[in-house]
Amino acid sequence: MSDDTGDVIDDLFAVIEDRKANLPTDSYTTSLFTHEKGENAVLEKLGEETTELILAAKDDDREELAHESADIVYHLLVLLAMKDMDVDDLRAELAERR
Ligand SMILES: N=c1c2ncn([C@@H]3O[C@H](COP(=O)(O)OP(=O)(O)OP(=O)(O)O)[C@@H](O)[C@H]3O)c2ncn1[C@@H]1O[C@H](COP(=O)(O)O)[C@@H](O)[C@H]1O
Repeated sequence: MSDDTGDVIDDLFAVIEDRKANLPTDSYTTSLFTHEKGENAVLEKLGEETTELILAAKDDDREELAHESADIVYHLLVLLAMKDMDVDDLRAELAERR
């Protein structure tokens, strides 16, 4: 794996936290934080992306599987930020299971 993917999740979470703090316009992430549906907007997205992930898996479409996995991880990180959680909470939970 190349070095530029090493901290991609930390970097993405930092961008999400920045969007949450500053709410710039023309930002999809901002639109999730300010959506009239509240957290339901991101929850619905997670549901849709999970369905798409399942279909990609059933089709054995590895490229689509990677695409939908990335969509899910992004929306999951937005949800964690909405709940004032940190990506380290996810890491800690996974580490405890080792
Ligand atoms: N990783 C993501 C990311 N993943 C998914 N999405 C958005 O999530 C939405 C997914 O909804 P849809 O499934 O309806 O969109 P779609 O393109 O039809 O997707 P598929 O049906 O193909 O799965 C799209 O609008 C995507 O642009 C993302 N939007 C932003 N990011 C990251 O967040 C950063 C900040 O983005 P902004 O907040 O927009 O500046 C970006 O630089 C990226 O690094």
